[in-house]
Amino acid sequence: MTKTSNRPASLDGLRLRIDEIDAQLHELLMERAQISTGIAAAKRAAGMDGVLIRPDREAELLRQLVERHEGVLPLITIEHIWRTIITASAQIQGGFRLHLDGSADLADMLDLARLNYGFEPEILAGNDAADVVGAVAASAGDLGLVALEDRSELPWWRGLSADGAQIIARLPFLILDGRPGDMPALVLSRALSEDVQCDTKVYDARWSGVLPGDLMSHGVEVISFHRSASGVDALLAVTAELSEEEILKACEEAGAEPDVLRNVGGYSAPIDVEGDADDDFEPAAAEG
Ligand SMILES: O=C(O)C(=O)C[C@]1(C(=O)O)C=C[C@@H](O)C=C1
Repeated sequence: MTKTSNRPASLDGLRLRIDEIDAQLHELLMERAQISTGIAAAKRAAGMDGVLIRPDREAELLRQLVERHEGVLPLITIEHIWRTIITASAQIQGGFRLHLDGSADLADMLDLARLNYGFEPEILAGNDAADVVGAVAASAGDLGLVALEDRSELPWWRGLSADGAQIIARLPFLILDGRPGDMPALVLSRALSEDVQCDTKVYDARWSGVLPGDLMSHGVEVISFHRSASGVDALLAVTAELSEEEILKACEEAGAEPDVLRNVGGYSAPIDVEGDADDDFEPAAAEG
């Protein structure tokens, strides 16, 4: 080792290197945006219209980033930068507006919206989740953000349908301790223009009686539920590999017998980056 090699790099030298890197990043971002116009043209040539986003592709891009990531830059920064880049690409392809669930905490909702979709999309506030479902269903290609509460005051998901609004993503996508923008939420849109490969399907399920405590151990996650005099409305998340028949069987084994089981969308399962997420949902405790 020479004497000079221990000296810290000069400030001027480091700033020159940052200038070079910024120029490369800028060039590449402009090139990426240009490619988005080609993607839009290819989609239109293939007859695709309406909702042009591909949540499964977005999930795959983020998964690759998580796998490659190392060093001092916080992963949340990478997630935010790429979500903003992807949204910019979607805006170039035709764009969308964001309808927010006004019944949720506004600051949390805005954090989630801006972290995942940047500042480009126009934001519109609905009164509640049902309003968001209606606004998305009536739009050409807008997205809706609905807060996901264990116990919901309204079974808003009854309004989801194959020809209206459906669930296309679950947020936050990266599960990280102490992350900002961590309010659990679902993303809604009209039917996507391409078949997406989601690993998790979501169902509107209804039955009379109570909510059994151990659906999770039968492979059925209750992501939200509503109790009424006539029984339980539940929003269930299940691996896409299970058929409806198998889901009904799993529910039955846990002590629930749905008389309604309707697919209302799906999503790519969030990535538990630190691998210690507590996903043991305990509805019995939540029933109070
Ligand atoms: O791959 C696509 O279909 C794109 O539109 C590109 C892109 C991206 O910027 O990477 C943008 C929006 C989609 O939701 C997914 C990915």
